[in-house]
Amino acid sequence: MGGQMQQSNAAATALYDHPGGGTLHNAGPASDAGDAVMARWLQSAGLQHLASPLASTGIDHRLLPNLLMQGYGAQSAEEKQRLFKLMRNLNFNGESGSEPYTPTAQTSGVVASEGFYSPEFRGDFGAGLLDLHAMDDTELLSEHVISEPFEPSPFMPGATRAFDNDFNVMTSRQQKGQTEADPSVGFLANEKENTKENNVAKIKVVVRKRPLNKKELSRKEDDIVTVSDNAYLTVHEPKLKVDLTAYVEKHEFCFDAVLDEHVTNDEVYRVTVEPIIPIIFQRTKATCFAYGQTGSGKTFTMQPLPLRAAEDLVRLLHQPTYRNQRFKLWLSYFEIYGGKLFDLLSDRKKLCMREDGRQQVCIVGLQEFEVLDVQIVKEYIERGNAARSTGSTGANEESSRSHAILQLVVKKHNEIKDSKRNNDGNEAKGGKIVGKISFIDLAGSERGADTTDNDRQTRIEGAEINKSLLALKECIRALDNDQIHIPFRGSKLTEVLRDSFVGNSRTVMISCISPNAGSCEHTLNTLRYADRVKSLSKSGNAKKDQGVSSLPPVNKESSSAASLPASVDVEDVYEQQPEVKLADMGRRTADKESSYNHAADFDRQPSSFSSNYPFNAREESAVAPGLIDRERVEMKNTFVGSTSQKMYSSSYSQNSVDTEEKVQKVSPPRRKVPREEKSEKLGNWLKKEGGNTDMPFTSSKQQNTSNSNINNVVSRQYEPEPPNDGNINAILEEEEALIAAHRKEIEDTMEIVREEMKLLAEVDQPGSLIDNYVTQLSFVLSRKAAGLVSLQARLARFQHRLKEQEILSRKRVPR
Ligand SMILES: Nc1ncnc2c1ncn2[C@@H]1O[C@H](COP(=O)(O)OP(=O)(O)OP(=O)(O)O)[C@@H](O)[C@H]1O
Repeated sequence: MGGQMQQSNAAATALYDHPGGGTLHNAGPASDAGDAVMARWLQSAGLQHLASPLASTGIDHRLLPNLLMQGYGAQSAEEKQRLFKLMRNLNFNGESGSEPYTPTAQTSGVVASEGFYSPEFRGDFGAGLLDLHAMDDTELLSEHVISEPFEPSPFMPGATRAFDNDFNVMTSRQQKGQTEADPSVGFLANEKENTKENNVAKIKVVVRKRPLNKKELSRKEDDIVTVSDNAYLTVHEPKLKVDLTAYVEKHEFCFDAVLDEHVTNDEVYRVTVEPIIPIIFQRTKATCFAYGQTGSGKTFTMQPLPLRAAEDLVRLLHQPTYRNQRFKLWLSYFEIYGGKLFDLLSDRKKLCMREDGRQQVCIVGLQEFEVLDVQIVKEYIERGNAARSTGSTGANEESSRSHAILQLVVKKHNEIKDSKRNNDGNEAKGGKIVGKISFIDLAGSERGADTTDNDRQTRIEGAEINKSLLALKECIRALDNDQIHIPFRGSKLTEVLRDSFVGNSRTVMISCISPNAGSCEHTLNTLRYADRVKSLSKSGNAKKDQGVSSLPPVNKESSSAASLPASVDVEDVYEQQPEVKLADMGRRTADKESSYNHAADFDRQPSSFSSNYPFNAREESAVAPGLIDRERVEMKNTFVGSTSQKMYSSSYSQNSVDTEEKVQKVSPPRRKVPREEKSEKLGNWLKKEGGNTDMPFTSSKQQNTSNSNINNVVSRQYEPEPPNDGNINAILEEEEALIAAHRKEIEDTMEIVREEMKLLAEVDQPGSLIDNYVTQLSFVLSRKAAGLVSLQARLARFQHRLKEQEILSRKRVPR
């Protein structure tokens, strides 16, 4: 400390000698008062040892930056951070009420015009320390920060701009490289970076329309979905009046982004996940999920996303700031099937979910793999996909029956604590979670209602899926309303995602829709669900109020995950899960799994897809002759940056005069539905088996959403709960209990058998007492019988419950 004081005095001396030759401030009452305030500020920042010399020289806070000069004042990294934090408060937040600071000749070497601090300082502290407002003093990372020669900082204006609008579409990934190399960094850019986090919408709802597939084309099905301005979507629902007159009902929707059939998976990534990647390093827990009916393209959409995300995360991890802080990326992949968790990367091992004392969800036994290179991620995703529960549906030969969750977690590892090697030579588990992103490929949304032709097992599956989708929506609702209580216990899915719903979270929902007329009802249900989720989003409302598409033109400065976020701080949470180094294991499986079915999806390019899904340019109409005199209209697709041909029937509005008048101008989700009508609809829905997985009611949201909160409240009254939710819950619980009881029974039986063997051994001994033997055997057998009877009773009860459930299901579904 003595040495430090000496240096502080040196700083004071330096500061005292103003370039102009005099002191900066006259000593006097005012300056005394200022000194006292200054001293208090420094004291509050734990820098009182810097205060005394300053006070004696009548220095004011404007010269604080000088203390950052090498050799003066604050010496340790921690001190510099504290000082910086203080200065930021004083100079940038206007708390001091002082005039803006004008660099003097003396300080000009230190204060960059934009950046404020020297490269040397930036090199020391890098990205991790910039958002000091967001950090407690206890989170300062001084000990771990290794001083390095100045590295070109990633906080260049270009990189910052990339996030001004998180829907920006990056046209060239090379741009990232260019921006990364740009050393013309401004420290103030970090201010933008800090606010950038808030620019990424908390909830984003994106719709993706897939092209017509071969089957639909061969059936000459119509494409009834048109997309415009990358944000608007119209479903042209073919309908028949009672007098069999055909007409088309138009349903219009507006979302944060609508991606048509020409949009590639790459572009999907840029619109949805890429903007979130940098803020993963800012304690963000992000969730990206796909929703939609079976065969609508959820898996196709979701599968490439983790790979791309891993690519960007790994690239960021290689930035010196994170490398120096021992940040690592971990991957896990599991599924929720029938309310149970299975590890997709560990032979479908059944997993348990527990909460630790800090209410952190911990999936016991889940294997995590360190991601050292991106190629291995692909292999693991393929391996996990192959292990997923799938089955065949009418719409999709390989339909997902489970929710698959792939998590990429950035952890900060402490060298001493976490680098112990375990027996396998793998790095031991541990590390503080910095942020994570979960990718969820949900089971087909219509499964809850898809019960007519299915057995009980499928119905239970469907109801479970139904329940989790509703629970998910509830959590998103609560999340967006900043509610303290998030109903994550509503389902296993939301329970697992619990930590994605608290704190700094981001949610992206990609609603996948099929364009064919036959899927119209499901498509509308999916869009209504998405509409409901969107209406929960404050940002969504704000966007809608502006009434313009949120998508910028394609050539706008692209969004880039290349820039590093401003702040890095870590949660004080340790996960204690087994982790295996990916490099050690991943390669071994690569060859074996190269033939997995989903592998092709990764590399499928839109061009190859187009050949599978030729453009539907048919002239005939399935609705009514002459009704759909389809014209292929050139529509400018600003999103993909080219003019793309789309199946859009201008004749819907122009050529079908006799039918047009019958078309509802306002789609159900957008009109105000009278209370009675809603009740009626709800009643009708409840009569159906399981309703529909999608929001089965007509949204009460109006075009003008300024009072959307009120609407939310109103519509919530009518929001149906899954009708057989309680039953399903109870059945799942009883099932668990039965299996547990059976296990216990086996253990007890084995114990009893051991006792019987002992009895036999004793009775065989010469001179043994037969009375003893008889009494004890009688006792043991009674226990054995009681155990069996109890298990049988439980089994009978469960069988009864299953029967009941089946009867109920049959009643609900008129066959
Ligand atoms: N946008 C798209 N471009 C090209 N092909 C697509 C697109 N969307 C879906 N497909 C193809 O459609 C088929 C069904 O897609 P996918 O398996 O992703 O549906 P899903 O919604 O995951 O279904 P399920 O819920 O039954 O699992 C796949 O063969 C897939 O390759």
